[in-house]
Amino acid sequence: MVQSSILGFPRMGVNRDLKKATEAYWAGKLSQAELLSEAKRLRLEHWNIQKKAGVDVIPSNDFALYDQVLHQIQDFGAAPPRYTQHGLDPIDEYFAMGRGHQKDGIDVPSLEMVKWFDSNYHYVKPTLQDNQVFKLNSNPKAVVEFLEAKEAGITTRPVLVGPVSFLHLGKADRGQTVDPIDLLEKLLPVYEEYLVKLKAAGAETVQIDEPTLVYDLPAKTKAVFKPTYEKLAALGDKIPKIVFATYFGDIVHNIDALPTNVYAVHVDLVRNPEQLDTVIGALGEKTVLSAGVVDGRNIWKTNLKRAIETVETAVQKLGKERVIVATSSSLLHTPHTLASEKKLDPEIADWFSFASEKAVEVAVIAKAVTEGPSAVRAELEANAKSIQARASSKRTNDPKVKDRQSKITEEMYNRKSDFPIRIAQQQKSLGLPLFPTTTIGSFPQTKEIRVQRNKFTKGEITAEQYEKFIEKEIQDVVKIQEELDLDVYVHGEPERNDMVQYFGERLDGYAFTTHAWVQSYGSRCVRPPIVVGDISRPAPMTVKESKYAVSISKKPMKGMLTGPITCLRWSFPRDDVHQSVQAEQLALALRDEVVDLESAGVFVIQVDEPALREGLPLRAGKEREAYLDWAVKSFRLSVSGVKDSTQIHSHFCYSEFQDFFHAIAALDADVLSIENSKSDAKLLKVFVDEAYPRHIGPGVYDIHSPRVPSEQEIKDRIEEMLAYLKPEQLWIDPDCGLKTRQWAETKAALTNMVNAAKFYRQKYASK
Ligand SMILES: CN1c2c(nc(N)[nH]c2=O)NC[C@@H]1CNc1ccc(C(=O)N[C@@H](CCC(=O)N[C@@H](CCC(=O)N[C@@H](CCC(=O)O)C(=O)O)C(=O)O)C(=O)O)cc1
Ligand SMILES: N[C@@H](CCS)C(=O)O
Ligand SMILES: [Zn+2]
Repeated sequence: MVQSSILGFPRMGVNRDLKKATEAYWAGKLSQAELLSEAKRLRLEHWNIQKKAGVDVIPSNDFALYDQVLHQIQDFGAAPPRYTQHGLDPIDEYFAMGRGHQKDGIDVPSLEMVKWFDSNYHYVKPTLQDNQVFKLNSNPKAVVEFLEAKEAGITTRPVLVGPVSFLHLGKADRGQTVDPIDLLEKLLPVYEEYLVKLKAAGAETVQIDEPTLVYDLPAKTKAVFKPTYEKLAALGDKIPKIVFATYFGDIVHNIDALPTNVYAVHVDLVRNPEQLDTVIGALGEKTVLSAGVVDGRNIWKTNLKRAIETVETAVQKLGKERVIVATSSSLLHTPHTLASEKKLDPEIADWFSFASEKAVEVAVIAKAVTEGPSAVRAELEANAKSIQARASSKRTNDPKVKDRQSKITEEMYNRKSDFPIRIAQQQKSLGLPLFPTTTIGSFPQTKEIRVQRNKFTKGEITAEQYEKFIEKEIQDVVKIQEELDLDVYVHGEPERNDMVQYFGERLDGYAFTTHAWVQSYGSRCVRPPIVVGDISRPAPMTVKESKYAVSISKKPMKGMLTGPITCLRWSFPRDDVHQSVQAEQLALALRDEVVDLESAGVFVIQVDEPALREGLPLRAGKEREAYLDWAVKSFRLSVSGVKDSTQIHSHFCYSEFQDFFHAIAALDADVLSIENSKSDAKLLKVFVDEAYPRHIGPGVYDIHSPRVPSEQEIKDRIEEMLAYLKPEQLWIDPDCGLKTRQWAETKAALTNMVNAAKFYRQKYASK
């Protein structure tokens, strides 16, 4: 029989219950016991959804209170000493690593958090010491959760991030020099002990995620896969059978590193169906293939006929007992259930499948292959009808958009003059001081803002009342920026629910949801809008608020837009049209918005592109260059309609540009604001090496944590930056928007930031 399986399920719950519980715990409104009991309730609910859907292999330990990698850091005794030295309760120590801790005389920032491969999910980076010691927690999480499921009558397959990926995705702590992969010898005994415990608890199989195998790996890292899994295999029946899982790419280039002595190998056949033959050819004699045919990264209904054909190809070669039907990756990246969407147009809703519906899909595919299509005839017929309806729908096609795309000219990609001419004009008209201070756009999205927006959405207040409320919010943030003495103001983005969803809701060609939340990091979620057809802008989207903000400000006010690549990457894109086409449509819509902002008197405009890097194909080569080509062109198309004197900013929440610096330079933005508060200032060296002439604001403090940085800390950071950047190039700003922060900490942090900037302004003025 062909089994069905899921690699991981979203953990927030149908109503973002986990978010609510963790935030209440942090606010002291929920006890730890209540938090843990809510987490347990959610796990049980999610296992039951999968069981009811008919899934044979259900994962456990895919749940996390904040992040699954962070749980493993703690389970392996790999929390850096600055967290363990305070004797915090384990759960609080865990959250301290995730989000920092500034309470009861303890002041420790969070660990670095970065994107999980090319997704919009963030994981906490294992941060390792030269003399790192690993020690397994006496009650490791995967064992606890396996037993919890067992007690509820559900046999699960625990999930662990594998040893090679855990180390490869980690880094040496500040001041340490260890290459994480060199710690493998020390780490492996902990995995062995963990697996023995899982087997003792009754786990027959375990899913070990080694997604780093899809990357281009250093030879040293690639070489350790086989010996690592040989060592584990040598434990024989003492440990569960290993499902070695890869996803988000193909493993053909690393096929010689694929272990042959594991029970099963999982591959992503949604992204890379062409790898099937090579992978089958490289499997061990008895190894099972876990065929990832249901997309874990998007929300389109699976084409069941096509998925069944793929699985049958594998069955023909391996036999039914050696094939498992699976999701391509964890379903963490998809919303909980389509059933919550009461407002979607039924025609469009019929094209979608969220996590709970995907659970049914894997079960149906497995049944079709095991028992033959007639066993699921009704499901297959309904599916074929939906797929056909979407393919032939008029709603996906807009000739006016296509016509405009065909008329794009070369000059539409270029600003009128080069940077030296532009910056001279901008300096003249904006009159900014040395080390200008600014923020990245959003100010705290307070409970009051969310409540008012919710009332407006439900029709409990009128558009006029909501508009007045937003104007008052803008007035308040302008006043606060005056008091803080910032140099370039922002309007604070109070009218926006999210920097992508807000635009999706205002563009034709998009559908948007009411409950389709996806975890982004920790307790934070996003509701990606869905690109269903050709995109265009029916009306200005941000001009009213920016124009109002300009009218009440004595200093330059930045207009704030989300760039075409970020709009695309943080939406669920279409899968029937190349992403470059969708990005170009977005760029044209944004181009009109940029020009309209300028006409409304907004002469500093920031077009955020934080997702540019995340969209990079995971491996270097032709595909990456092709992506960068259309991504850069989309950005340039969106901003190049303005005069030289209008200053274009862009923002990225990271600072690792080494592998695609040419693209960052090619954006030709006048000012870049980037993350640099948690990464090493050495990363700025690339701007020196490449003689980058334009302006840069490397974020001087971390906005993901409620912790307030001291003035001295910020000065130290600026000093480090000045080793790489010229004073006349340097802007002073936080490393991202402030929407997740409270006002008290925001004002305190910005006061320290402005003072630090003034210190350097004075110092350099006298030079
Ligand atoms: C910059 N980042 C972003 C990413 N992706 C995006 N799509 N957007 C981003 O900003 N990726 C990388 C990073 C990740 N960072 C973040 C930062 C912050 C959040 C966040 O704050 N998310 C919010 C939800 C935002 C939102 O859509 N809010 C809506 C709905 C608010 C709500 O919950 N309303 C209540 C009713 C009101 C009440 O009583 O409180 C309800 O619906 O029940 C809005 O403001 O209208 C979060 O809370 O998680 C995400 C990623
Ligand atoms: N302008 C946005 C950028 C976040 S990446 C903000 O400030 O929230
Ligand atoms: Zn950002």
